[in-house]
Amino acid sequence: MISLTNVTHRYGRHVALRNLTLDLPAGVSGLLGPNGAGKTTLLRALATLHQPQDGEIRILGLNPARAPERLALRRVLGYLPQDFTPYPTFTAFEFVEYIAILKGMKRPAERRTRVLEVLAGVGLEGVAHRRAGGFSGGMRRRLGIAQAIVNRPELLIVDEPTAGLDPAERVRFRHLLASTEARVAVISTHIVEDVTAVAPQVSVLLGGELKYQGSPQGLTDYAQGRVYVGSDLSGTVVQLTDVGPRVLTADPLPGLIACAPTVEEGYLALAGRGA
Ligand SMILES: Nc1ncnc2c1ncn2[C@@H]1O[C@H](COP(=O)(O)OP(=O)(O)OP(=O)(O)O)[C@@H](O)[C@H]1O
Repeated sequence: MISLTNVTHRYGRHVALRNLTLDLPAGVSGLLGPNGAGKTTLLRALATLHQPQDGEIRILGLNPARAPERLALRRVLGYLPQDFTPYPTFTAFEFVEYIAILKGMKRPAERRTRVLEVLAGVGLEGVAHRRAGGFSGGMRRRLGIAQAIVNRPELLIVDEPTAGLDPAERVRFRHLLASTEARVAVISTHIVEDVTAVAPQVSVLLGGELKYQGSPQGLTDYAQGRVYVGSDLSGTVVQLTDVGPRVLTADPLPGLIACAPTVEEGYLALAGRGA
């Protein structure tokens, strides 16, 4: 569905994506990585907003480097940027309808029904006619999700969709994503739990390079034999438990009984925070 071959993206001298080769299958894929790993740079390339200097990208069989194919991709794209800000004087309804019009949804009655449907899907039906300028950060984020899915996109790219959402809204978002009609969806996040809940496939970027691709569960291997409970252990405390701190250590500690790692601990071990 999406394939990248030797993709390199630079900002001046800074290399944000380095020789990245990656295939993403149909369905939902998660993208994890610490700050500055290159996630937004990759998603912006997939959303056809910029062209990497080297390498090739194919999305749904189309090449975003060619203008007509880029246009064809934009017609089927739903995109939530990391820094999404709606026009403050537009109501939630007006803003999502405006995006729907830009996406070519021509029939007014059908379009309005769909706008109300997506606003209800993100829990904003009660404030549909309030100006977005007065929305909280979480409400703005939900409005961003609504505008990304209003056109039933075949290609859905969402950058940190759950940033600032409360736990109930995060769960609602997972249900929404699980029911997406998109042929391919890519979601970037820092919240490992969000990815494991919605994405059968996850990729981890570090310093612009692909460090892992596979199931979320497969990430646990990186922390295998490195998670213990005990206050006298040196390492990263990942959780406080009734019987002492749960610690991710740099190396296995022979003689001690290790705990089964979580996906988050696997990710932390891979990202180097456990060392
Ligand atoms: N417009 C830009 N000009 C110069 N450098 C940039 C620009 N955008 C991003 N970078 C740099 O490229 C690297 C990758 O940034 P990017 O925003 O893609 O990372 P990210 O994984 O999305 O990070 P975060 O999780 O903090 O959003 C970082 O080192 C960043 O400082």
